[in-house]
Amino acid sequence: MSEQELKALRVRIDSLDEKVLELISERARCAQEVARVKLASLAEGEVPVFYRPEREAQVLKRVMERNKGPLGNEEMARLFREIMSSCLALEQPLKVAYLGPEGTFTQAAAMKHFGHAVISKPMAAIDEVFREVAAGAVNFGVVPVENSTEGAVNHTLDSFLEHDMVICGEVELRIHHHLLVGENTKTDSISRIYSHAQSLAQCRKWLDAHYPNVERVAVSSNAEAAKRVKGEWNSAAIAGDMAAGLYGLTRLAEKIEDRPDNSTRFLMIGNQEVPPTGDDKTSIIVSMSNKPGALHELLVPFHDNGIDLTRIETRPSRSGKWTYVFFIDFVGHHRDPLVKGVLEKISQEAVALKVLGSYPKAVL
Ligand SMILES: C=C(O[C@@H]1C=C(C(=O)O)C=C[C@H]1O)C(=O)O
Repeated sequence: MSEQELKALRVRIDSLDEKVLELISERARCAQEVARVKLASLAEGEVPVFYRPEREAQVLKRVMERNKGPLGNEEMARLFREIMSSCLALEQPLKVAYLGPEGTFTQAAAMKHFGHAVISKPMAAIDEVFREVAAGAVNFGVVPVENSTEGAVNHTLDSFLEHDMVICGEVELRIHHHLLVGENTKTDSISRIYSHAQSLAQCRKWLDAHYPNVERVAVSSNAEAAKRVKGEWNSAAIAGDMAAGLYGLTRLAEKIEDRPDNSTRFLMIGNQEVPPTGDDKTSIIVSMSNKPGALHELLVPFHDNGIDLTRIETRPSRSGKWTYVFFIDFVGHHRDPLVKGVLEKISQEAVALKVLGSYPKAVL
């Protein structure tokens, strides 16, 4: 390509950037107008709701449907995710608590869902994320709920039994683990590998094959593992890209998770009910009396109405020995007439039924 051609293309890019800049600014001014209208239409004593997850899901879906390339749908939606995040911050900067410290996959999930224009607050434990939301110190919390290799995150499920929370969104993240070492690590004398218990389990086969005799130490998070390794010469950590970058560690081995499709699903928790988008999921907790056929009775109404269950998990109820609660996710919104009917039917048979929330299916 000649210098001349290159120059002409750059002139074209500069002029396109000016248009993109003006259009983004116009969009941001529109969002400010939306905020003005929302405030003006408030009833006496009503609190304004600036963040609308159902609307954001629709915006992203539209972008993906209309995208003609060459950028892929996910890439284009990611760019619009950030534009929306900045526009919303003009209306109201969202405060989001997540399972920290900085550099965890939960932080990556929070950024994927809310974009980077939020004020994020790392918490030391899942239960603290719940408490921070309950106390009103933040607008939303982000917690892991299940992993495709290792199953349920029990701390999260148990926290739902203790706190009244509304689930207002979900996000899925592909989880790649690396074996990370610090500047001072003697790589031939590693005697300890730190990581979160879930991550150690997700890399069990790889560890058995490569470091069979090295001690595996479970710590509170992958980022915490990375932080410890920085100051030690005989240890390594299993963590992801964010933690590696944050703590300046290098990758001794990449993508060491046993399953290449290893993914984690995260939930956004808050106090805000989300209206239907037409493509939603609902999460409920149900406890049934301890009698034969109870689980069958619980599942029949879903089957009879053709409602798709996406997950069912059992946990001890914590209110009696050998009594259980079921965590169920299914497709649909609790305001859909069909779903309403199913929930009514279940509540007639159940000891207790709690709708944790209906929320748009993950778009990204
Ligand atoms: C602009 C609005 O407020 C927020 C910002 C949005 C955006 O930038 O597109 C979408 C939904 C809201 O979270 C709105 O409610 O439409």
